[in-house]
Amino acid sequence: MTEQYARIIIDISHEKVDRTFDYRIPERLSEEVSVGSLVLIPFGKGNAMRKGYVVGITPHADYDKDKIKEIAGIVTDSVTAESLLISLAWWLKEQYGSTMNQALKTVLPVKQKIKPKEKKILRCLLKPEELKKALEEAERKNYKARFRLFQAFMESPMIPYEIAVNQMNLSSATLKPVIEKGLITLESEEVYRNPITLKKSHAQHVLLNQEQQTIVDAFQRDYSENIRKTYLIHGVTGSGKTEVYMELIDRVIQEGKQVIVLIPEIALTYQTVMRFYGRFGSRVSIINSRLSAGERYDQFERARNGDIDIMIGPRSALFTPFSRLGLILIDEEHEGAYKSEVVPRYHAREVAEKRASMQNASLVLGSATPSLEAYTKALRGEYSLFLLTERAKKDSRMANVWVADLRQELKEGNKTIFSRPLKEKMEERLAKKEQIMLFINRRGYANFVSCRSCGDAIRCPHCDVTLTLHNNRSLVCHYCGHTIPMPNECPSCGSPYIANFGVGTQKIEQMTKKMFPSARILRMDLDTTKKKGGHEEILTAFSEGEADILIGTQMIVKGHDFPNVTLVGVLAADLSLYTPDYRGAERTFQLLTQAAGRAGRDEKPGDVVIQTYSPEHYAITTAASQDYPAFYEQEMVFRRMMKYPPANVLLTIQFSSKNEEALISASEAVAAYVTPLAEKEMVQTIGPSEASVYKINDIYRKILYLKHVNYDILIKIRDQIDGFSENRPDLFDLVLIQYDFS
Ligand SMILES: Nc1ncnc2c1ncn2[C@@H]1O[C@H](COP(=O)(O)OP(=O)(O)OP(=O)(O)O)[C@@H](O)[C@H]1O
Ligand SMILES: [Zn+2]
Ligand SMILES: [Zn+2]
Repeated sequence: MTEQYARIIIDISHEKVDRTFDYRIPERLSEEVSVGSLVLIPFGKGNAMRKGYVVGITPHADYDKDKIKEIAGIVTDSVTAESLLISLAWWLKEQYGSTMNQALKTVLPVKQKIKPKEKKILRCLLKPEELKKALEEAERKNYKARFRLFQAFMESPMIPYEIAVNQMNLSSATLKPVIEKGLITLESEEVYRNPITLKKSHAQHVLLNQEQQTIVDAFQRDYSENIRKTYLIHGVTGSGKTEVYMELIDRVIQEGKQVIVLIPEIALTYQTVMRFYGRFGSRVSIINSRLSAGERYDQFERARNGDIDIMIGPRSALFTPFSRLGLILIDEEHEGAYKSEVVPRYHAREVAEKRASMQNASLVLGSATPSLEAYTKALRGEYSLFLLTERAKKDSRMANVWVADLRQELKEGNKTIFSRPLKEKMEERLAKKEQIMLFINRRGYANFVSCRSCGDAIRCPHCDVTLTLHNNRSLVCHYCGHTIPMPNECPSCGSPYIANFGVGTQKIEQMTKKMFPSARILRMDLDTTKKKGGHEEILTAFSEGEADILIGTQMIVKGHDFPNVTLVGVLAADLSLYTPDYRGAERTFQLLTQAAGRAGRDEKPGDVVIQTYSPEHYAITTAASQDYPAFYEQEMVFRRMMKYPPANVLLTIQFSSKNEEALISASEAVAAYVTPLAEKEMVQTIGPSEASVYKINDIYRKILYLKHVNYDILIKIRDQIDGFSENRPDLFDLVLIQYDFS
């Protein structure tokens, strides 16, 4: 039998946490020692026994085989959630480039000495028919808040107090009389934690349709045969993905296993949360960014103690300390928010794959617009692909999509932001008292220049991304640094109508008021949602029919179900098309598809009008025909040609410093150092060039890109750069280097 060695980190309070030590695995332990094991090892000169975490197993030790020591024993019950997470941290460090401390902070919630807040829940004491009566009465008397409360109880017999107050905007003035009348009770956490005292949920179960059932059956078959893999559910908007998730979860928790459900923060609305509560009761916990570190810690404690089986939350829920993990689900798998913006810059999808494999769990990804990464893997057979092609709700159909050419509108003298088809349809809806959503897909920063006559945006000839306007004078490429002066007329058609593009939601609100003076308008953007609960307040008001038109950024397109919305207008689809990075078309397709998914979700048929200066762009045409495979084909041609992900792996190396000179010399030194290595490995290098925002808070930033098909080669080069920079403090003392793989 070949020898096996374990890579071990000595307990994590030790300062040498950034390196591993190799130990031989004695034959008697060969079955038991695995990644994530907590073991006892002789350490140091005196060979004192220390605890260590196994983070890897290898047939080749990095140490003289004759001198290598042996693992002495295994700590009983050693594969705990904690030791697994520590191994996962090591993987994060190696994979994404960070210190072990940064990685540990990511996976282990910081213990804080905060007195845990008392958790309370509201419980409905009414029988279903009484509840229905109460709901009708609240409606008749126009008690809006009370109506909302009872409506929520229709879905779940209990509601966490925090959700009632912060997400449903119920005040104690509303709750107190209802409690005093004995219709509901307010209970403390002890009760909340005890599942036995809870009434069985009276949420209705839907009967799955054929397509949904096929997925559930296939998953069940695999699961019972102990086959664990990754599934991608490509389901159109409203196709009932959430219902499928709940069936899968049910199956897995019945085996005594635990489940992590990732949902982007923005889609983690109380409707979504209540659907899960309604079905699984108090075995569910939820974390979100509004929780304090202490509260988050508490929720993770409940998970560790086995008080819950299901954790729902954004990216960070991935590190829930479940030791019996059976399934990870990632909804809206394509969402940008799954990528961490702080070191280690991990992607939740990749970490989920790793964690699932460590704990023999399955992974399910779902989206109406899968990321190119996931879809590529599905086509290669690495993931199992399932389709949901139709809306699940009876009598609900996909919306009709119209494309309005803004160039033509301008030519024919229409200088407003509303194309004639959109205006016409809006008037129609307002007359019929149906609701409208106007959507502006502005992504914070999009300082590109385009032509209002022909629609062309000015692009870099080398990188095929839009150039960014600097000081109103020059146009710069943030991949390669290519710079041209700001032209006076359109390079394609000569029109003088060129300008940087970007209208705020506030401006749009004013223009909408002017055009439709009698319409009631709500606006949802960063400004209007800043205060706690602002988000839910606006959505609730809109769903209760307090406005005819909701104007907003991408916030409004996420997973909301408004049955009375029959028209969605996308005001300028080009805004996301021409962001200065290679994902512009993908993001546009996603946003348009999601926006279209908001219209006509009930029986009333829906229309979508997409206004654009580039009606022939494939991201627009394929979104209009709701043809994801066609979009994928065309976008992949571009990615392959330009060697962008997922055709290649892109390593972004960011240098930052307060000292501009130090920054320039360090980034150039790395570029010079890398060039021969890159040539040898056929790695393409680009830059260093200035970051899209060169200076933030007095810190300058430069970027160097490396592209190659093989991740491991780029990791090797990154490690060499790390070695190089460590040996040159003269160059790198004032400069921080960070890595980002995509
Ligand atoms: N089999 C079914 N029969 C009847 N209604 C269903 C069925 N499955 C789902 N629905 C209903 O259809 C609507 C959409 O379902 P769900 O929210 O699960 O879809 P989704 O794919 O997650 O939607 P999206 O991603 O667009 O938000 C919900 O109101 C849900 O209750
Ligand atoms: Zn032009
Ligand atoms: Zn360029």
